[in-house]
Amino acid sequence: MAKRKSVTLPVKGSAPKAKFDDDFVMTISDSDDDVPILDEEESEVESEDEAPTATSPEPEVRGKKRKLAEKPSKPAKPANDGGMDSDFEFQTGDNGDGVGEYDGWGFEGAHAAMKDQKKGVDIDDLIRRRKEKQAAEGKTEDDDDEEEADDESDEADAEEEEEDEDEEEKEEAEADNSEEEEGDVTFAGFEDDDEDIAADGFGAGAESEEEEAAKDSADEDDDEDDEEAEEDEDDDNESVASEVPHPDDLANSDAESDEDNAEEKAKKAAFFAPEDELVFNPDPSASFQNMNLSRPIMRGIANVGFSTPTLIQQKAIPVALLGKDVVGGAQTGSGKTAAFVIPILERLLYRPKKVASTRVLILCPTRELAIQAHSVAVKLAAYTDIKFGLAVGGLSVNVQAAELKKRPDIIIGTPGRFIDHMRNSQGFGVDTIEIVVLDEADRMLEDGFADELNEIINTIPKSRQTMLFSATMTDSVDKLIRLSLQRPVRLMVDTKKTTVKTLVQEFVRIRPQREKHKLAMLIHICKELVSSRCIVFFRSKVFAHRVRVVFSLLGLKATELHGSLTQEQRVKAVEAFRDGSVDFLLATDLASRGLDIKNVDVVINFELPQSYDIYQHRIGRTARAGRSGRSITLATEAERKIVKTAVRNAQAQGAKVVSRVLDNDKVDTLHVKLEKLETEVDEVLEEEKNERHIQTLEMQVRRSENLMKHEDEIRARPKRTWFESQREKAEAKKVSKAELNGLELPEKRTPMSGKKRKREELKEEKSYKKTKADRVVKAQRGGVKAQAKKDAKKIVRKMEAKDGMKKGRSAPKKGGFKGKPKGRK
Ligand SMILES: Nc1ncnc2c1ncn2[C@@H]1O[C@H](COP(=O)(O)OP(=O)(O)OP(=O)(O)O)[C@@H](O)[C@H]1O
Repeated sequence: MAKRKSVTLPVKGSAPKAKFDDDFVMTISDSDDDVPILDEEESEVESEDEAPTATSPEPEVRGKKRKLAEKPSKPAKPANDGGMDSDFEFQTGDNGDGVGEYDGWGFEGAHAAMKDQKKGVDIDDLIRRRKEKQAAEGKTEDDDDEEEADDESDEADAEEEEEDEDEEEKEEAEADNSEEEEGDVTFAGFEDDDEDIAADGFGAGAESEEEEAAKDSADEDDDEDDEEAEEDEDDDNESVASEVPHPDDLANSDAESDEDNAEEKAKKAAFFAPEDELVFNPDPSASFQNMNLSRPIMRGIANVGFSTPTLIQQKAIPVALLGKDVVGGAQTGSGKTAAFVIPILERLLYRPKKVASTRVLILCPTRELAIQAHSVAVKLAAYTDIKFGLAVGGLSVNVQAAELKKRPDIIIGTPGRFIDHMRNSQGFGVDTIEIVVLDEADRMLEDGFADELNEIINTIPKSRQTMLFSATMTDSVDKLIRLSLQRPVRLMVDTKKTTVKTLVQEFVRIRPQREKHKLAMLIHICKELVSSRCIVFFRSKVFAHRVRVVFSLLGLKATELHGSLTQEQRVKAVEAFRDGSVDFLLATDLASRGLDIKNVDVVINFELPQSYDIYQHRIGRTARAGRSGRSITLATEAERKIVKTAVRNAQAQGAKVVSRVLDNDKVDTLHVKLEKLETEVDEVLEEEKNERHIQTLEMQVRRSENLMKHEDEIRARPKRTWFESQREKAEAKKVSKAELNGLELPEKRTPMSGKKRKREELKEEKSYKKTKADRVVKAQRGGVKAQAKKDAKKIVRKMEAKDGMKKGRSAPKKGGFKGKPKGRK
């Protein structure tokens, strides 16, 4: 294992900063081998002559990219604090390979491990089939209107029927608590109110009398809301809809003071590398060329169209090249990924190559982020022989295990799956890891990830380089201490809770009595103000899914991204949004961090998140890499605090904040339309639920057959072990959600002893409820194969019959996710 020692930088030419020369921390064992450059024929680039090198800084400019390159670029002004200069321009350009500005990161890396994964139900397809069926049955929209008219005249009957059904559902729900699928749907209500949305911005002026009156009437709904908040705590929600102040907000209080007290200052002085060494003067003429990067890396940088390093890259690359630990913070979209990938690649060029070994681990909090970082790194390393592996949950373990067995140089993954491989994948070891990066490190340092992170950190070698990056990076010593950092270098660029200047933040103030019109407001915005390239954030995945059905029924091209989807659906959703085949991505906070999708014009917050930090990450999905963008936030009175913080911070840096007023008449018309659509949404959700059941059964049958076929081989495999019991895992998940949503954290768990864990595992095994498919397997094992197949077919037939019955019902059971949607009277 490599030891930390002072040697000279193992790159071509001189070290980037003389003062660090004697301070190089060696972690990657260097080699005398020549730096390999991939054969041009192997690379994606057609002509070597046109490829830029470290010595060809002025690439040929072509086509539409000429405009970009011709635009006179202002040199970045030096700023004393090293903060993001407001005039800093990202420069991208044709790199001479004809590649030009890079078009965005694909998710190709995930495809290999996506085969044989659970498919999930395609909502658009389901709605298309419904429409075709309706057309075949001669049912038109006019018929629907007639039906609606009939419905209205039969309102009393219907209401009675609904009540009966609700009772029925309530009983069902009580009977089966394990299947909590209650939606926290706040569909439009019937309240009549004429009040206009205020034109004034948030925080301006005292509440009017009307507002006070409205508040009183809103209070009547409180009991109902409390009930709903409790229901939200089921596993179906990544987040909750209750308005609870986030601990961060409480801690920061109104003054939002970042100033440390004396004790914290002293701690930081002892913990971080001395500040005076780190005085950083952004260099207006900074370029990748004078960072002494090797030719293959320069070609990789050109390959993705970067021509000037961003400020965080200017700061981080030289320091990271020295092998130092780094705690880095810079605004969303400011190029942090390349800030750690580039120096890692450069250092890896000089690794010994005789024996393949994994030297770098990059951990991300979400699967999508890991897949994206993988894609960025692979593209930057296009002209090197550096190999990559993915260790990401939701994708095929076996495909990944085969990849990791080859000991790729860099593994990029999520903590849970990485631990799984660490424990269970044969031929894969972590004792050669020399560099660890935590992307979105503040999130990774939260309690929800604590056990997983400890497990990893305690298993990999202590002597390593550790780098932490986030737009909302903490420099709290207490939080960082457990990572055993070695005098880390703190590199912060514009970390004073600012968002980028090119982002216009709009707020739509929603008065209490208009809150039930929120969905109509969203649809109005999406139909009239934003036509495409828009991400809408929700707190609840159940609601995000319901809105997805509404969008589809209204002909708005949308897809969704949240934790209830299969990984294949998640990857496809991002790809569909990325390639423009859908206009709207309806997401939970799963998508709030790190996702880098080119040309996202607008981010809409259907609700505000619980902390200003998460708000920053969410709106940071637009206005990236120097582009402009807009966020539109539907904000209720209860969410005033974050709005105030956002306005104050934006104004402090001269960014634009706008109060948007919506056309009430249009919103009201839409609200009525949405009311009428509600039954159909319920029907679609019910059909989807049935299809999902059938899919699950089919999958179980397939699994049983597979088990039968390969029983000997499967039995011969070593049993997989887990570092957490299911109960511990569920608890960690709860904590993680609470942190994301600002709930009070459950009490800290004490780790289980080995014996206790064994007992837990045994209990879990015993309490495992046998499924119908298990019985099928048992029957098969007993040698009654034919009977088993019959049973399996019977199950599927039964499900189909049930499905058919439900489809044929005139008034289906409401609520695909069980229970009465909110707002229905
Ligand atoms: N030097 C550069 N020149 C031009 N574009 C760049 C440069 N560095 C990065 N970019 C582009 O900037 C965008 C944002 O980069 P990246 O995703 O690394 O940002 P980030 O700081 O990690 O953001 P977040 O905090 O949201 O995760 C990417 O599309 C990337 O291609």
